[in-house]
Amino acid sequence: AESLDMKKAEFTLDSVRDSLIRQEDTIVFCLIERSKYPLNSPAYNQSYVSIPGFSGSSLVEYIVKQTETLQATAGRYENPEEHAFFPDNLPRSLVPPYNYSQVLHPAASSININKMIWDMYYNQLLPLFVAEGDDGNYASTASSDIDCLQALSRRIHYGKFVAEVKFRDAPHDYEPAIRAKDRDGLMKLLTFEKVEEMVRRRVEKKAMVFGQEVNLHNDNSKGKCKVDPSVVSRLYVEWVMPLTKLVEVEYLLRRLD
Ligand SMILES: C=C(O[C@@H]1C=C(C(=O)O)C=C[C@H]1O)C(=O)O
Repeated sequence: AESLDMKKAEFTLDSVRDSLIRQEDTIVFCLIERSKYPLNSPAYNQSYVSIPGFSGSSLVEYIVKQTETLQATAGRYENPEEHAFFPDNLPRSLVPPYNYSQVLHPAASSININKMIWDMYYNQLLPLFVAEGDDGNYASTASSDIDCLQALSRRIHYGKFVAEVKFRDAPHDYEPAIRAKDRDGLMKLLTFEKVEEMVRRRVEKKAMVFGQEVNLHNDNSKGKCKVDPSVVSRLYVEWVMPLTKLVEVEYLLRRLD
């Protein structure tokens, strides 16, 4: 119980923001890894998969479903920070339970916007940062896609924790807007434009630093980045931050249930 209390004591807006900052590294590295491969469109085509017993629409979907099935048995989705892309009919965890600190309202578990994240990733983001072409690495490409999707999903759904900590810091500000189901009012209360601008500039810089060619001369800056920093900045401004805030609003609307 003591360590649980210690964990709770660390649950502050600063600790939540530190986690988001660390997750930026993960997201940028995942994008860099995915960009090693060209688009490899057969991985996304229904015509390419005719796997016995699988009725889904692509090799990527096949690999994601199989991966989630395996990870569900290993307990991954017992963690309130994790969300499956295909949560229906997942097998139960086969490992001993871990006592995750229950900081969220129970209604949190009903929020899963992975469908939106999936569509955004394939339809909007992917074409912006991978080269056209086909090199046959379909399974590796699909594995890289899952890594990106899981990192983005974890970051965006972390909005639940952000919202909880903001609510606890100012319940009297949030309660009237929650009772009135005032989405715009909640959005205004939880938005910090200065923080968002810092996030945008930082992820752009991380893409520049992590994606540079490393050599033993001093001309690192000349090389081209593995992932265009402006694409990472755009990813955050157009999708990651708005979707995180959508999760925040959805969570707050249920916070007094
Ligand atoms: C996550 C937060 O809430 C909002 C969402 C942000 C984001 O997704 O990065 C940044 C600032 C806020 O507008 C926060 O305040 O840190």
